[in-house]
Amino acid sequence: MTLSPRALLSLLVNGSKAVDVVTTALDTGLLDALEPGPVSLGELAGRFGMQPPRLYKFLDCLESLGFVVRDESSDDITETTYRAVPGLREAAVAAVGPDSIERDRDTYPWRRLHGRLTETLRGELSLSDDDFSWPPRTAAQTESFERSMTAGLGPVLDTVDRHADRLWPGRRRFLDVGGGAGTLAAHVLGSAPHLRADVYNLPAVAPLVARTRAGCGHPDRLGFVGGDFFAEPLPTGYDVLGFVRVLHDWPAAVARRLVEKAYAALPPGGMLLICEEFRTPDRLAVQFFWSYFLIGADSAVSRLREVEFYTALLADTGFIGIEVLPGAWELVVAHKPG
Ligand SMILES: C[S@@+](CC[C@H](N)C(=O)[O-])C[C@H]1O[C@@H](n2cnc3c(N)ncnc32)[C@H](O)[C@@H]1O
Repeated sequence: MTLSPRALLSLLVNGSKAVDVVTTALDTGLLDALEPGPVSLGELAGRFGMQPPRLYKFLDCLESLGFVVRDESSDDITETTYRAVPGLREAAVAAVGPDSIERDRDTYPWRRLHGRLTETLRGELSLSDDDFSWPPRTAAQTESFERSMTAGLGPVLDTVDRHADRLWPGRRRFLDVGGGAGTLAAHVLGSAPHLRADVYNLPAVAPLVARTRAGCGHPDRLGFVGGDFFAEPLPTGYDVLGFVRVLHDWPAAVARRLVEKAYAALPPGGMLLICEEFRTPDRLAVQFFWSYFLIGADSAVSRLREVEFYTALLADTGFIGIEVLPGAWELVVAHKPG
């Protein structure tokens, strides 16, 4: 559904009410009934103890958001049938549920810029280092940033699970470069019994990886290598390297340097994985918070790029066998010639 600018703005101005509608639909169980649909208004009203004329208007709210499809074949509203668009319940849990990334993002001090974007755009107002610094400066910032990252890892975990049979057989050591608190590295060990995974990250992140290690099912196979990928070559001895949501943080020339470092560190036949917030309309929308908040922070580039940027960069660097594996977020795999 593509709305006109006027209609979209009307929804945005009423955004908190729209979230109230979705939250109510989720909490009451209406979404569970609507998703398998079609289900009639009369049936919904009976099942949930709601009044049909009121529920009709409530469902109009959901329809205006593009979340339900209505079939109204008679003037008796109780016969009107509805069905939710596929995936609505899961999306509602992700966006308004207790572990939603939006809730987590809302804890950042975005209000410093709110209503003051003109000054911010002119460079007269910026986030301070206490508000946000990139990379994080203090232990508290590191912890809160990596928690946000972990909260958004779901699509990446789904995609590596989906392709586990392609990725890990025959591989022995995986280095997750800029691997956050180690959630992904710990996760892949579950489907790769012969793999050892290390997280390469700034030394300040070590305690967070130690915590992940203590709580994971394979602590003996999860390690940490402290370092700064700008100050030194990437460690050797790994037959798989990964950059997950790392390269978009940097300008193109820096991303290129990091991919070149990965090429240099891999053995012949070694594999590089790249998973990113590739630029699509959906991901740009989900990234809205960071696009807004980081207007006030010049250190964080936050540059969503099309997947083709990465496939071309890999080819230029000398990688072969470059493939884009499908998934919630696509995974780019590439190999150093053997
Ligand atoms: C956007 S986060 C992504 C974290 C994780 N890969 C994920 O997707 O959840 C970028 C990561 O790069 C790490 N990082 C930033 N600068 C770094 C540097 N100079 N050397 C090593 N790691 C760095 C950060 O600490 C952080 O863990």
